[in-house]
Amino acid sequence: MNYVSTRGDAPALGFSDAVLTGLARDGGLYIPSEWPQFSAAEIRSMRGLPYPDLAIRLLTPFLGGEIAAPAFERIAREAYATFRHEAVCPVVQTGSNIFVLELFHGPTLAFKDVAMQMLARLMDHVLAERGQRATITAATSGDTGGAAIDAFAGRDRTDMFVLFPHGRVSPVQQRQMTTHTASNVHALAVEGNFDDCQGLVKDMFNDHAFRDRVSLSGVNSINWARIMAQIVYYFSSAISLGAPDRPVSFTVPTGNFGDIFAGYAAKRMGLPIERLIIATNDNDILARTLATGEYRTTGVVATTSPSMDIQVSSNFERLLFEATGRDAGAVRRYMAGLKQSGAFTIEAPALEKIRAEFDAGRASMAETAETIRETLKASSYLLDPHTATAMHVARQHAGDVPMIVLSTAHPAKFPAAVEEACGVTPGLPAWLEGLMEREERFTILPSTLEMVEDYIGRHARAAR
Ligand SMILES: Cc1ncc(COP(=O)(O)O)c(C=O)c1O
Ligand SMILES: N[C@@H](CCOP(=O)(O)O)C(=O)O
Repeated sequence: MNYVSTRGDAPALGFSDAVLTGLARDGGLYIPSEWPQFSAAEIRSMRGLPYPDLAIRLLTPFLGGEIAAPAFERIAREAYATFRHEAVCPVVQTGSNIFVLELFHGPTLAFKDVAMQMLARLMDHVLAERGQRATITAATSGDTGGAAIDAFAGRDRTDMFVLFPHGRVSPVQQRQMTTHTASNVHALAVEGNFDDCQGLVKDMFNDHAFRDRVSLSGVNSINWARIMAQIVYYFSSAISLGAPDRPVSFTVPTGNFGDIFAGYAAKRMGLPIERLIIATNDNDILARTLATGEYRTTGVVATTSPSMDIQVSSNFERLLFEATGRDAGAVRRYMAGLKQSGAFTIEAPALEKIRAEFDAGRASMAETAETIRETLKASSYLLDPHTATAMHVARQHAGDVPMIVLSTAHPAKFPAAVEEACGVTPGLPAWLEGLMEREERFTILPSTLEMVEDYIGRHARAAR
């Protein structure tokens, strides 16, 4: 198993190099050269497996033999032992044929923990085997940063630099990033929005001299291992509802397109998924793209689901690669258009392929609040605002096939928005008690590559 760049101008890599490399040197994203296949009989035989065992079974083909089986088994078991629910990612029914896949039982209460706890251990393992260090960056609209800091804090081989948009994350999200005491983590409040932070991370990767000097790596969903780990819960939830003998659909609250791309990958691997439904908030670039074929960025607007306040949706590039029949030239043209004019138009055959798998819908802030209120009243179930955007969209697509809504965050991460919607203030779980009183430690930086590289260059232990 090799990994190829969506832009076709970077060398194909094995699994360990792809994980350490993050963004390909040509600016593209790594994707497996082929999709591992699981037959219906094989999927049936996965029923009843504990979550770590399912992860081991599904993900081993992606490793290309590079991580020894006992090491990967240890990594998977340790990663999911950090979750506070025995099932790791349980499924709860909240309506007629509507189910919620709870992805928020990890240490930082967001779905990012599912992949990040595995990725940190994988990276540590590879770096230790090679006797290397790495400088890790992450851009965050709120959740990736906290999950990355929790997973990497105190790890000796890595320094972690998280770029978050100053004043645009929830107070709980901010404190999860700024109150850690480990000396290898750095929270950087960038004067800009999430797209600016993600742009800075990509610019650092594209500055090859800097990238090599600090041994740069990234743990956003540009990193293949993030997507890979997220594939598992599509299988676990679908199997729990009868797959492969009963197909299911998924609605996914979407920003950077990583989570739903993992669903697409699960389908390519043999999981019978009827529809994949993209749910957006007012930052609805993906819903507009599916409707018109034109991917056009507009300004980011702040919403009550801040983690989805994204316009440049990084992983859409992986889908374009797939939909064009893996035509790296076409992807390069689209991405050049995006860079030059903030827009590109998807050609008809590729658009048709995308529409054959995906639907999309949007929830305004008022619709999101109404969904929180109404779900609490009808089902005694409290949604966070991100999950509520997806629930709103899911209901418009509900039918005979079970609909699984991905619940990407615990409501306690967004208490103000939840309280305003329904009058209930969700409290933090016991292990996060006192979070809001802890001392904060972060550095405010302007949104310039020069200043961010200067800061990282001075603080990264891997810098040469
Ligand atoms: C709570 C929450 N929901 C949904 C999303 C969107 O996920 P993705 O960026 O993988 O599309 C994010 C951020 O990524 C998030 O933090
Ligand atoms: N919503 C994310 C944005 C970054 O997404 P990623 O999946 O590419 O890391 C966040 O909460 O930071």
